[in-house]
Amino acid sequence: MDHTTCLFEHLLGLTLSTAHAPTSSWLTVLATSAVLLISCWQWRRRRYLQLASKLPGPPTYPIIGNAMMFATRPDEPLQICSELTERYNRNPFKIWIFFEFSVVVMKPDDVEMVLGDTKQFRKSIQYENFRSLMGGGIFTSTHFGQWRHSRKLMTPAFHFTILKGFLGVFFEEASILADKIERDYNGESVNCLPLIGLCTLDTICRTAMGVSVNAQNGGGGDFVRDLETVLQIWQNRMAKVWLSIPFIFALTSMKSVHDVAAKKVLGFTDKVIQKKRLRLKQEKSQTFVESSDDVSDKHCKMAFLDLMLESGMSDIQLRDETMTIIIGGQETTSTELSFALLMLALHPNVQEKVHEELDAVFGEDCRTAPSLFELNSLEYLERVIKETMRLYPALPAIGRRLQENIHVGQYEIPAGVDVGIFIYETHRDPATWGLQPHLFDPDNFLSDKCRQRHPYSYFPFSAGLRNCIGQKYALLQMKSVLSTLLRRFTLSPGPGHRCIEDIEVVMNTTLKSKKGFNVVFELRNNNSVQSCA
Ligand code: HEM
Repeated sequence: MDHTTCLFEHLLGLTLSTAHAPTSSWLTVLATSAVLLISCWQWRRRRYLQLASKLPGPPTYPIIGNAMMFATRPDEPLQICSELTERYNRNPFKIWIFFEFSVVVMKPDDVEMVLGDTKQFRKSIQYENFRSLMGGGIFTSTHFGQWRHSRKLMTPAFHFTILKGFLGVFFEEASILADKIERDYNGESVNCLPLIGLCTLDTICRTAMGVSVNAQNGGGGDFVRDLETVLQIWQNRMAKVWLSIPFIFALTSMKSVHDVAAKKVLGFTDKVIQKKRLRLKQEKSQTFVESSDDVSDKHCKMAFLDLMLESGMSDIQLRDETMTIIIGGQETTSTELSFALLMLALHPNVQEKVHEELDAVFGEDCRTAPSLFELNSLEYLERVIKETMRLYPALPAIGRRLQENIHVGQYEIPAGVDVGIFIYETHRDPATWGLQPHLFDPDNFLSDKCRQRHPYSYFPFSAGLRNCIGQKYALLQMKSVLSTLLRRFTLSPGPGHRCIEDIEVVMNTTLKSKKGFNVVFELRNNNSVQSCA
């Protein structure tokens, strides 16, 4: 008997037994009505249930489906899905949460059926959490026309000519990070994620809003703290599936903490937008006088917000898109940078090649900002970054709510179902990446090898219509930060990891290493900042 039928009969059984209770007749009426209602509902969903019954999936409990599996291991949704991937031999499988099922796919052909289909534009229910800060911005948007309009307005802001103007900011912030490591941690082990997180936060605030929150030097105050609070609560809601139900979340104390923090973060962004609008107006009427209250970053005159300000977007749209860029561009890059440093620390032969490449491009100079040409010439470093994103994609899974039925392999999945695209496992498929797909090998990204692969076998920035708008930005920033650090330091692994097999991953807003990112930084050839000035 399939699990759907089990669920159905359990529901009926439960209600019927109540109906048999020797109580007054209104109870019988109530029970009979409930049976009828459930029967009608199940009858109307019969096609949905029939298609579900054909898909493999773990055994379910009545009513709650597979929710217990996630509730008992709240820190391990990724591990659970990886175990199921292996159990079902990389074929699509279903997961029941209460009365709805989702399907997880990871084979390149199956991924293509979803991401390659422009009709499957809508994101899955989990993205609703993000609306408290991103509103209807392009990451969360569910309305095709609105999304296309905003994406069209925003795309020119991510052109290379604009990104080139950010190189100075990328380098300045990376240098602050390198100075701090040299001053406070030279020769010591440090968990580099928090340090890098502040660096990417400063960078994204400067390039998105043109405002320096100065988090690396202890600035940013409420904005940084409140943003952190909201992200932490989002993470909690994602890990504990029941908290993603608004009614249940509203019963917890987390809801009010979340709402207060989110309101303050949005208030900060609103203020920046108002000041920028005023400044623009004054500049146009030539009445602008610089004041101490001026929010603009002197070194980043053309932030994304400045570019979007004249696009005709309303203040709410501007706020949604600015927050979308900040959230989309901060955690993701800090996660990938931290994994890249850990990979380099664990693979001295790879690190040596990176050093050779940097020395060939920059010589002994470690104080000058790299040009776009120099960053583009760092081909080996780029392969290191790509390989890091293969093994540790910052967003290990993404989701779509199907707008039309699709076929994946021998299965039909009905419209309305959420499909999880399990990037993490696509990137570790032995059919694509060989018998030891968990090993770190930047040569996986030699151009000959890339050409031979399925186009949907590697997509850390997603693929298709709703791919990452910030991917060029991210690659440039990551190259800038890694080259700045590696021009100055040699890395070795800190406590917790002696080899790649020691790394255990966990979902915490983005993918993270369970034991942290402990790395020992040592100045190269005993160079001090003074000697390489
Ligand atoms: C290594 C860093 C990054 C990774 C791994 C990454 C990954 C992704 C992925 C997988 C998606 C698709 C999400 C989905 O389909 O649900 C996405 C979308 C997006 N990303 Fe990134 N991202 C990175 C950096 C950035 C940066 C730096 C920015 C902005 C400056 C950014 C802005 C966005 C936006 C706005 C979207 C939504 C696009 C749309 O739906 O039209 N990302 N990113």
